[in-house]
Amino acid sequence: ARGVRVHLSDHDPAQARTAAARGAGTDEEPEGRCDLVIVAVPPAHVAATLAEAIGAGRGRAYLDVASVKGGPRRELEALGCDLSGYLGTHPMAGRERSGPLAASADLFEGRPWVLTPTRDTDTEVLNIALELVALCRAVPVVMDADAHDRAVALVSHTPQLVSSMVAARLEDADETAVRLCGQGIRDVTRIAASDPRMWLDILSANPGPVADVLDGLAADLTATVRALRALDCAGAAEEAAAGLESVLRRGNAGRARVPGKHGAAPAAYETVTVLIGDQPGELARIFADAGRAGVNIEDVRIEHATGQQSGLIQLMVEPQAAAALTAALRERGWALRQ
Ligand SMILES: NC(=O)c1ccc[n+]([C@@H]2O[C@H](COP(=O)([O-])OP(=O)(O)OC[C@H]3O[C@@H](n4cnc5c(N)ncnc54)[C@H](O)[C@@H]3O)[C@@H](O)[C@H]2O)c1
Ligand SMILES: O=C(O)C(=O)C[C@]1(C(=O)O)C=C[C@@H](O)C=C1
Repeated sequence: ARGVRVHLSDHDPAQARTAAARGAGTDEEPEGRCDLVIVAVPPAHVAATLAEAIGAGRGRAYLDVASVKGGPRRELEALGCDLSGYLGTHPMAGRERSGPLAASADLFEGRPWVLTPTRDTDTEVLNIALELVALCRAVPVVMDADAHDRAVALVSHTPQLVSSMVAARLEDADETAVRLCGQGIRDVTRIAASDPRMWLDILSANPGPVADVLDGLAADLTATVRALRALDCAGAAEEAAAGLESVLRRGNAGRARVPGKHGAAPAAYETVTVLIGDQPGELARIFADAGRAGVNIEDVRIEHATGQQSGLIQLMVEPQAAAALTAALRERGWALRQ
């Protein structure tokens, strides 16, 4: 969308093909060297993938977007790579769903994008990364790799574990209780739907800082359990209530420090819903038809109808593009739904 030619490569070619069909670039090999190689693979594969790309001289500059920064850099150093053309980065935006169907064009808008240059990083590489961040309308934040890892232990990795632990309580819960789930538990457990293998990789690359944050949380948990049990005890109830109130108030204070999304207000998209057959190539075909109509698909959701060979696909687009997309898809014979 910003006029940059993007070549997509994945060890599973179907992923690159789907991303290309959604308008993310082409899955054809580039002819020569690229200006910038971006490695977006699970953290455990980042160093090997970068080492291969650097060794083959695939680009003038290299960066990764892994959620941890210290480990991959140390692995690269151990592999003996020339790291002057490499910059470790981390866009602080993501989804609990994986793969190209979960991608959204405005994901990075207004979000911090951490860059971790060292004394050895070429200025040209840092400039290229800054240009990428600007093109994605994100906000660059320069940090040391280990400071980054301690920060994300607090604001990302521990929240993921806590969300998973709260959601885990529901696994064997009574159906009558689960039926009552409201917005509160939905908010707290959204990221519990994340890919466990990806998170095992992330946590394995940042164990110490996450354990440190969890130690503090465990102390609050222990004190809270004690306070709850003491609420019924004559003589201890007042102190217990004060302890409970204190943890809730500290929560208010912490929550008040969470910055809002900078920049643009959250995008409001219009949804075009289409019934698609459950057969290979249907998604690629619909994305190609949208592309031909000049419409950018901002987000996608798929509902599989149980027991049927079809599903509903929701295409989210800018409000002004919805009518054109509806007309183009209808003309090409797609079954549109309200
Ligand atoms: N999802 C998030 O919220 C988020 C946010 C910021 C950064 N990140 C980081 O981005 C990276 C990718 O995460 P994602 O959420 O896009 O995952 P994803 O599962 O959507 O995509 C990873 C892709 O890498 C491919 N892959 C795996 N090993 C490979 C290899 N050796 N060579 C080539 N391709 C390979 C997979 O087939 C898959 O298509 C991770 O390092 C993650 O830490 C994720
Ligand atoms: O919001 C989500 O779904 C995320 O997974 C986003 C989130 C985060 O914790 O903020 C998760 C991991 C990434 O490294 C960066 C962003």
